[in-house]
Amino acid sequence: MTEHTLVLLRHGESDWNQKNLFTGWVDVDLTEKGREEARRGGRLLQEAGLLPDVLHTSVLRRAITTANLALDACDRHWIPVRRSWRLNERHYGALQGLDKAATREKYGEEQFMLWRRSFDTPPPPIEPGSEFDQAGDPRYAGIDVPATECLADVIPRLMPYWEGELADDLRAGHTVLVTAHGNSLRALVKHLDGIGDDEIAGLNIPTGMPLVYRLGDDLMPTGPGEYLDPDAAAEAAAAVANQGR
Ligand SMILES: O=C(O)[C@@H](CO)OP(=O)(O)O
Repeated sequence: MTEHTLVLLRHGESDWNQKNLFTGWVDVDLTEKGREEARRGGRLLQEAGLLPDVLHTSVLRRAITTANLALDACDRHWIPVRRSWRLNERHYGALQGLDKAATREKYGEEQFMLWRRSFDTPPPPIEPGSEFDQAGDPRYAGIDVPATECLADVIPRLMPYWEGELADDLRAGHTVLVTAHGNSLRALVKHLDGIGDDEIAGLNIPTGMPLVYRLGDDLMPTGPGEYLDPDAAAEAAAAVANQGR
C-alpha cells in the first residue's frame, strides 16, 4: 500500500477573526498575528520534514497569503499552485459582516449555535446587491455564487474538488498542502474522519495549525489526523469554539 500525505492548514487569524465578525466569502486580510501563525505553520512543516510539493488554496486572500508565508518559511515558495472557489469558506449569508457577540445576544445562544455549527441550518440569505454580496466579483464569473450555506451545502461543492484535483495530486505521490478555512476544512475532516451530522457541531479547526493525514490507496486515513503542535492546536480550537462569548 502506498501512503499519501495530506496537510490541511486553516488560514492564520484574519482582520475579521480579530474583530469577531462573521466572514464567509468576504475577502479580508490577515492580521500581523495571523501572518506570524502562517510562518510558524511553515516552520512546523519544515521541522517535521513534511515539505509540500503541491499547494491547493481557496480564492480568498487570507488562505492565499497564509500559504505564501508558510511555504516561504519552509523554502517551498516555488511549488505549483491550484486555486478553487470550492475550497472557500462557507458563505455566511446575511450574517457576513455582523458581530458574533451581538448576533448571539440578539438571537440567543441556541439560534446562534445553529447558524454557526449545526450541519443543516443555513443562516438567512444575503440581500442581493448588499455590501458583502460577492455575486459581481470577477473571480466567480460563471459560478452560481451562493446566497448562504450551511455545512451540508459545502459538502457537495467541495467533494468534486476532493475527488478530482486533490485526489489526482495525492495519487501522483505528491505531499499535498491545502490552505483553506474553518468550515470548508470541517467539511473535509467530516468526510475523512467519518464524523456524523450531529457530532460535527463539536469540531473546531484552529487558525494556522498544520493538520496531517496519512491516507491509504482509497484516500481514506490510515490513522487519526495529527496536529504538528497538538497542545497549541487544542488551545486554539477552544478559542474558536468560544467566539461570540
Ligand atoms: O466567520 C467565519 O467565516 C467563520 C470562520 O472565521 O466563523 P465561524 O468559526 O463562526 O464559523
